[in-house]
Amino acid sequence: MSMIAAFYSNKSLLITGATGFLGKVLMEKLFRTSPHLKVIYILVRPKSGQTLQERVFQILNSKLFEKVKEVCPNVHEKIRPISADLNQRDFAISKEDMQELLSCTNIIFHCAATVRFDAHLREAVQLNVTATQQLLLMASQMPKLEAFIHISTAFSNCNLSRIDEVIYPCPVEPRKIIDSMEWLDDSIIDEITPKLIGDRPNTYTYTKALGEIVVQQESGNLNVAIVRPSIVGATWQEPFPGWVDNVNGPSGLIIATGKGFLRSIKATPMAVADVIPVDTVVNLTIAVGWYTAVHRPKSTLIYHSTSGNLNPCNWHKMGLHVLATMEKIPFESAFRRPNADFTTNNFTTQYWNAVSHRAPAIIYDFYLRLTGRKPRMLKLMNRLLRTISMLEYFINHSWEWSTNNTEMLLSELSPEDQRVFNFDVRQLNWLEYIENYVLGVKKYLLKEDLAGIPKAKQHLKRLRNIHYLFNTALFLIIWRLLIARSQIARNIWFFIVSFCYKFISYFRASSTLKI
Ligand SMILES: CCCCCCCCCCCCCCCCCCCCCCCC(=O)SCCNC(=O)CCNC(=O)[C@H](O)C(C)(C)COP(=O)(O)OP(=O)(O)OC[C@H]1O[C@@H](n2cnc3c(N)ncnc32)[C@H](O)[C@@H]1OP(=O)(O)O
Ligand SMILES: NC(=O)C1=CN([C@@H]2O[C@H](COP(=O)(O)OP(=O)(O)OC[C@H]3O[C@@H](n4cnc5c(N)ncnc54)[C@H](OP(=O)(O)O)[C@@H]3O)[C@@H](O)[C@H]2O)C=CC1
Repeated sequence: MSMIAAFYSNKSLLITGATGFLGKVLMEKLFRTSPHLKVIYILVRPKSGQTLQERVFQILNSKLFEKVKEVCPNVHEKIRPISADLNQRDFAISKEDMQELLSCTNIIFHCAATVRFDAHLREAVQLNVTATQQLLLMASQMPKLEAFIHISTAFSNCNLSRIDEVIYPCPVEPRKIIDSMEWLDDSIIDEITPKLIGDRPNTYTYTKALGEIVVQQESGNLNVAIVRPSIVGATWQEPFPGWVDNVNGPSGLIIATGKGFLRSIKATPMAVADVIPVDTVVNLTIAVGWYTAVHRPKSTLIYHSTSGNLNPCNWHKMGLHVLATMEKIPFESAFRRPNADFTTNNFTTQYWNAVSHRAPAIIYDFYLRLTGRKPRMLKLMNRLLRTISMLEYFINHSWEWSTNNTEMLLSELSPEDQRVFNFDVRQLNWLEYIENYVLGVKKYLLKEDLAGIPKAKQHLKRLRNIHYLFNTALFLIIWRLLIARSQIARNIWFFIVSFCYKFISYFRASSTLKI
């Protein structure tokens, strides 16, 4: 029997960000392995015209939860959505709900965050720092609370190249930042943002670092731990391989590559691609919840959920695996054939952006105009290139993360827990993982049917022929223009033609002799 699963039985858990990518997989695993847990409170905001109940219904009826419903048929009774907005004072939670949360919660998993790289500093501070501070305040009023687990990111200190499982200070105290956001207006915040984030690439990583300091400073007597995942990817094993439901991180790039929009990217091929499967992060998080509650470590422990130092894979290898899979399992209606060229400097990047991305988009838009349709490809391409430019930082740097606490925790687990809550990334086979990832993107994100693969292959063949035809035509046109204007080109042309003529005549003559 799994000790960890038994620990969660009869417990009341509170999860923020449960409707997000990581939160859903966390809930799924908790229900599947501990069907006797009492309740999971989730803080949810009504969104896109959906009520809380409709949002929960949608999650429970998704493919991700199919196995849970077999093990825990009354799962819908065990999820208690609480209307909350983490951007509001007291999270805009009703008095009755707050009372219930304060008196019943045993474990908190704080996953909610804004993960946008372009978030305005005020918005990022509000959700990633102030809301964390408020949640800790709430937690301090919970008499039954056993552990508070905060999800951060391995990139919160991406300004360093070697990162240990410790909290690093920031020049300006988080409390001062929180205060200043109350009275500074947007234009001043815009001006000071570059100075505050310093050598970090965006407000996201900066505010996640501040959030960690808040956890350390304001946790009082609580049992607190921080999990720091790197680039979270599709599921590796559970509940089934390849599940993913948003375009963040690698998933969007896989789509852009498979559909033939993105054919080259500025990347350091030998840099480590620190992708970590979402189920590995979730297994570690659940184990951390158990360990923190039961062993009550004296200080706040940080756990890195990364792959680079135990089972490294670089971008070059990842790109090859992705392309090889796309040969076997192509995406439907691709714009161009998938390709993955890595450029290493700004000049070649700009060149390929013009030749390989914008020029085909302009030609396609011209074709759309000719056929009476609205041009849209260049606009789409420009948006994609803007997105890529924001991700580039992470594909052009390498980091070394120590994983002592994560390895220590693995060694503390019973063999059964190591199996049920496997977070040993050394067992990951990258080729197999990426194959399932690409397949998962096709099935769960693009909602493409596997029956369409032969047609997709046919379409790629057609694109290849168009490519060859286009290149040949372009070559002939350029050559014709050159011949018309340059004596040297004419001389070369006559030399080639007479050479070919002599070559053919020689073979004709020698074959006649043999007869
Ligand atoms: C040719 C070379 C091919 C390369 C090799 C082959 C493939 C290799 C596969 C593996 C590649 C893996 C690359 C990984 C790159 C590493 C990046 C991630 C680094 C994360 C580090 C930190 C981790 C964390 O802690 S946080 C979680 C990660 N957070 C995010 O990823 C959020 C990033 N996104 C944003 O902040 C926004 O989306 C933004 C600002 C980029 C764009 O915002 P905007 O308001 O303009 O619009 P959106 O509506 O959000 O999206 C616009 C448009 O872009 C598409 N899109 C969004 N995200 C991605 C993406 N990651 N890749 C590609 N496309 C993306 C989105 O679908 C929209 O498309 P439309 O058609 O315009 O609707
Ligand atoms: N994905 C990744 O690559 C990585 C993620 N992480 C960390 O993991 C955690 C989860 O990330 P991930 O699941 O990918 O992110 P998602 O963007 O998928 O999920 C974010 C969650 O936060 C919720 N949320 C956002 N704003 C509010 C608000 N004002 N009130 C209530 N809830 C809100 C969202 O709710 P709603 O559905 O209503 O929008 C959603 O449930 C984050 O802390 C992130 O920093 C760390 C490293 C990498």
